[in-house]
Amino acid sequence: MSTQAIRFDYNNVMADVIGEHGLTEAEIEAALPHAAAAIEAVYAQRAELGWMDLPYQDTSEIIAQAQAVRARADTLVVLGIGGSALGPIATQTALQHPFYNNLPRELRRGPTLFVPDNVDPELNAGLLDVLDLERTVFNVITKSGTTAETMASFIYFREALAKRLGQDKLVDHLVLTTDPKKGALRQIADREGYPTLPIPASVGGRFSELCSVGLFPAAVTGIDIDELLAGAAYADKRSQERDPRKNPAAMCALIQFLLDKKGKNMVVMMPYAQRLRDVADWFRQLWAESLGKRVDRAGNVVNVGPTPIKSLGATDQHSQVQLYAEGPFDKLMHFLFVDQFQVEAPLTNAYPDINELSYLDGKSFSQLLKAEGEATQLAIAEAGRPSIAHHFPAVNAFTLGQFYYMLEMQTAFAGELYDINAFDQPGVEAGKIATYALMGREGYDARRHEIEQARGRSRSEFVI
Ligand SMILES: O=P(O)(O)OC[C@H]1O[C@H](O)[C@H](O)[C@@H](O)[C@@H]1O
Repeated sequence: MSTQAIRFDYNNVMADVIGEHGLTEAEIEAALPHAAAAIEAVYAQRAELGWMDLPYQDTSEIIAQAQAVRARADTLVVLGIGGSALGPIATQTALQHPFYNNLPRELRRGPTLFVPDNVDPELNAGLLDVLDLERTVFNVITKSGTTAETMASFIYFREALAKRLGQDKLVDHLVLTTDPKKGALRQIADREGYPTLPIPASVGGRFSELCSVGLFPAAVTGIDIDELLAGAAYADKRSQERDPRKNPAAMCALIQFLLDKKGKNMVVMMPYAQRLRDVADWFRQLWAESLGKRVDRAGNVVNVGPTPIKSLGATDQHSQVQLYAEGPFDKLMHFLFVDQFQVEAPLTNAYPDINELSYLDGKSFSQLLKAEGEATQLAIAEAGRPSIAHHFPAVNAFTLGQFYYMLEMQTAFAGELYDINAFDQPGVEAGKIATYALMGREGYDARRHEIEQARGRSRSEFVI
């Protein structure tokens, strides 16, 4: 066992600790064969699941391109959405200074990083206001190479670059990360000669953080990407254990599956560390798109899927915890705890004469945050609500890579337990098609007509 291993404990899901809303030892025991079968089923598909091999990739091309960008840019802007933005954001938040972009250059490990992650006009026009385009590189990331939001962003910023610097300079300011063969962005890259990085064909968007999608922006900003992969490789080894009791990802998947069957169909991820805030956001996509499905593998309508919710300790103690402690018994919580923060931030003995404050004397932010996390988990357990605790020895590239991979494996195992395809997302297509119709894309006229007619029938609205 590595000293960098994340420890997860599920004491507080057990019925003998939290009462009737927990799981009994017998319930877990009875489900172990199902979990063992899920493990086998995932490994039987390993050849098609390219993300499972990412810990072992050769990173030299990514590092070489990152070095080249570091030499010519003060700012990197990532243009992507969904799986092409959430991972880069989560890694940056986890591993960099909390005010990274505001640090003086000599204290930063690399260029500043912006990931606008939306097509809001004010956001993107506003970003242009603060960029020095001469010293900015845009990394356009899209697996499909056609996503409307990303391609619109590419067109917008490419035009700004061309106007400001001239067409012939574009190749120095764009790096395109996309499918090696398919998609509009690949076609553009080939035609206009931009540097590119491949997203392997067998790596889907929400499982792409550990390929060029997440590794390139991380390497540009000075993160040790080989260490991220070393952590993921460690989690891979742990996930290969065929006995579910020895396999953290499988056990975690099983507990969530069993609790879902008992009505705990919401999963709250609540890190007690600012660094892990956006990991909860990344996890939301992973869990939601993978497990939220209409049909099972045999085509039966099942409409399954636990709802992932992101939360943050201690911040959301003052906004959400009332609901988690006393609302419906429909949630399982994941607490993410950190043993060792990079700084402690001590408090002085400022008001020894004021009774209500003297308990803070000589303590630190780190002590307060840890105490609040432990206290919240305890209070939630005493209110009869299940929770899992994930203890990070520290937040670093190794533990982050380990956690990403563990959650990906957990998701794959859960897909088998639910007997659904965890790797497609047919439910987002309808919205895309309607967007194309509304935007006047060729071939979508009939759909546009239907939408316009439906608008005409709208009755349930009024002006406040
Ligand atoms: O990387 P892209 O192909 O641009 O995809 C971006 C996102 O698009 C869709 O919304 C999919 O449901 C997501 O899984 C994906 O991450």
